[in-house]
Amino acid sequence: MATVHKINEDLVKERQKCTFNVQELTYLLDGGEEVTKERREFENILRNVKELQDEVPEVYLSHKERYENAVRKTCILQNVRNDFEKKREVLSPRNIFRAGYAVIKDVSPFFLHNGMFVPTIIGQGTPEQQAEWLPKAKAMAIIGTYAQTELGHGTFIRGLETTATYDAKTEEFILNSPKVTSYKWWPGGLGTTVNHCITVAQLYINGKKYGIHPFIVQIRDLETHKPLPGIKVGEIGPKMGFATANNGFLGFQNFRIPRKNMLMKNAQVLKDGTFVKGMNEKLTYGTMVMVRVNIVSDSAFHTAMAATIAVRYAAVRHQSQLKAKEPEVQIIDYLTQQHKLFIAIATSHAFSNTYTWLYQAYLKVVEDLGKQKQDHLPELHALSCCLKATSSRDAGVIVEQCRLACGGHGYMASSNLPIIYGYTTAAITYEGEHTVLLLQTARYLMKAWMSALEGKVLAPSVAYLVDWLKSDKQRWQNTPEVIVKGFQHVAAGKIKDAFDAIQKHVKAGKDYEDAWNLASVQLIKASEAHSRAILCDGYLRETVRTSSSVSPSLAKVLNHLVQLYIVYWTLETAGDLLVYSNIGKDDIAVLKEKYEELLALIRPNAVGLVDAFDISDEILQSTLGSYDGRVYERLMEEAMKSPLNKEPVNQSFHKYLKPFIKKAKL
Ligand SMILES: CCCCC/C=C/C(=O)SCCNC(=O)CCNC(=O)[C@H](O)C(C)(C)COP(=O)(O)OP(=O)(O)OC[C@H]1O[C@@H](n2cnc3c(N)ncnc32)[C@H](O)[C@@H]1OP(=O)(O)O
Ligand SMILES: Cc1cc2nc3c(=O)[nH]c(=O)nc-3n(C[C@H](O)[C@H](O)[C@H](O)COP(=O)(O)OP(=O)(O)OC[C@H]3O[C@@H](n4cnc5c(N)ncnc54)[C@H](O)[C@@H]3O)c2cc1C
Repeated sequence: MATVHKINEDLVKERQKCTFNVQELTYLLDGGEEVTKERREFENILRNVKELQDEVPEVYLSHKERYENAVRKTCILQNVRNDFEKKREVLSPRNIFRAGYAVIKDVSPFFLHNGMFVPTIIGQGTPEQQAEWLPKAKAMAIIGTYAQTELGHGTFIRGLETTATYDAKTEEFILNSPKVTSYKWWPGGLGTTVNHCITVAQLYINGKKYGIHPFIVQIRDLETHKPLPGIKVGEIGPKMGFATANNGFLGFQNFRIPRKNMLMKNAQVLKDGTFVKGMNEKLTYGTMVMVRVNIVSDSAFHTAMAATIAVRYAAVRHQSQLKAKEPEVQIIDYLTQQHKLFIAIATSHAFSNTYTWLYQAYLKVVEDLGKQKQDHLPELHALSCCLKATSSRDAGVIVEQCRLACGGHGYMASSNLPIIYGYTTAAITYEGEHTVLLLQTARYLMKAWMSALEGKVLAPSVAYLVDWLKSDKQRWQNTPEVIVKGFQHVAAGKIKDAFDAIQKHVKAGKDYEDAWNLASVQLIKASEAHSRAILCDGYLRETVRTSSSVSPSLAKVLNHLVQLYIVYWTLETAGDLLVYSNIGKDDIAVLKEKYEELLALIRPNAVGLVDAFDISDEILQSTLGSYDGRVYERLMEEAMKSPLNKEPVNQSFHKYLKPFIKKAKL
């Protein structure tokens, strides 16, 4: 029988202080009581699968063993999920994402199958193509990934070099990787796991290039798993994180696939080689838009994980005295610690709220596209780019801040913070590199600014530019609503400055592209300011909306958090607000005090707030962040699992140290 341990006394006291119903907040964050129940039920089933328990912690396994263990456990997870979904409802993607952590400490080698392979068949395939591949892919009779990036090109996808040349005689495409730089490089699961992939390649018909398109390609034999003739495939080797994601490379040599394997929901190639253009060639990039939206939700979860670990640890950890003769203080009582940690909680809420409305906007665009309407696509692209960029970057900064807030113990692999960081920092690059995505949004902002100057009606997310042009600089007040307006004024001011900078360079005789490059630091700053205004505005709106449907005690805490987020960013960007809004020095002094007040108001609820994220110990996998707070005992227990502690004297002593010491003796 498993031993039941006492909960750390500090955590018991913290939980008694909490002023709101933790369960109510969990339901709210999950999107309803039913979702929470479903999630807990599934996590509970996983908890009791003996084969999912690791005898040796993953960190002590070799690269190869770690991968093999990850495949073993992912297969079990998939089977458990299938059984669950046969009896109950289909699990929500967010609940599956969370549960994955209970099984694999790092990234699953099947990550790209569910994350991009299946969605691309749905988003880019015709009904016939979906009928052919979706059932097999969903049942995992075929396992796939998304192979777009090459050694030579990741960002500039129009520059991809893999070719798909149509042969009308045989009604096939011939895939080739002409140079080493044409090799696909990075796709998750490609290394040794998948047997299929979506390959993005340059289409050629009768010697003419038709741009990049997605193709379904079987790369391994379904029985032997050996690469098919004409395929060169393998794993790219260890990285900073993503240890079990099995990222791979792939090259083609005259590899033939049938015509029906080009995903043809948008553009088509007819039997005789006629190319039929789609409604908009950028629809080929559709899966990336969906994943960018989802990254906002991933960022919310990673921030919640780090906050849970660091807040619980800060409640348990005592270090130094505030006053002589008094006991050492819980480190959570240092204001600087609260400054590091409470923003982590608020940021997770900000991202969850943002994801809620952004996902709805995404669904609306998908619905419209089905009716051949694409009016809202540019706005969605601009929003998904800057919000992916900002949420992943903020999450990276916050996870690292939480790690540092745990002092030396945060550096232990067993705290799980290094692995969470490895994940979050990868998201800053994948699915569109940070700067590149900010510049995509900037492109949209420049057009929006021009439209605003021309007096046109703007899309909702940039409508604030019109207000700003009308000189709608209302008198400053230190209220969340007016501060959000202030952020919009900063964004509008920076957008105008970047626009003017481009114009200045053009007037001085530069090409528009060179002028763009010369103004690009200002452009990314404008894009960042726009993201912050969107995040603060959306978070505030969603909080006001939900506050009316929750208990007054919870509404109060949610209000403290959103205010903290807004005031934190006001103080972080005070210089910009002083330049571009009506805020005064005195207001900043008032807001500094307000910020300290908010930290004090949140302090009694800090542990309750992270408990409400409801991240089980099995998912958190952290010696510092477990629910019972047995930090020191767990650190010691984990240390004892080191293979170096399994024998009193390691053989290296006899082999190397002993002769070395003998020789060194005076
Ligand atoms: C489950 C999670 C797994 C995570 C693991 C990771 C997976 C991956 O990383 S998969 C690979 C992801 N790769 C990328 O994200 C590549 C990033 N690059 C791009 O997306 C594009 O190259 C680009 C957008 C940076 C540029 O594309 P390009 O074709 O060169 O476009 P232009 O610059 O000429 O024109 C831009 C024009 O097109 C509009 N646009 C661009 N993308 C989209 C889109 N997705 N949807 C709608 N519209 C789009 C853009 O707004 C411009 O419009 P105009 O200003 O009106 O010209
Ligand atoms: C962990 C991980 C998993 C991945 N998984 C997949 C996957 O499953 N499938 C897949 O296809 N790909 C995958 N990728 C690849 C990923 O999508 C690319 O690495 C990413 O899009 C960035 O492209 P790049 O590597 O070519 O960077 P580069 O574009 O070479 O970036 C290098 C630098 O150049 C700058 N730069 C580039 N272009 C511009 C510009 N126009 N203006 C200003 N600055 C610019 C960037 O800002 C950056 O500072 C993965 C990557 C990682 C790290």
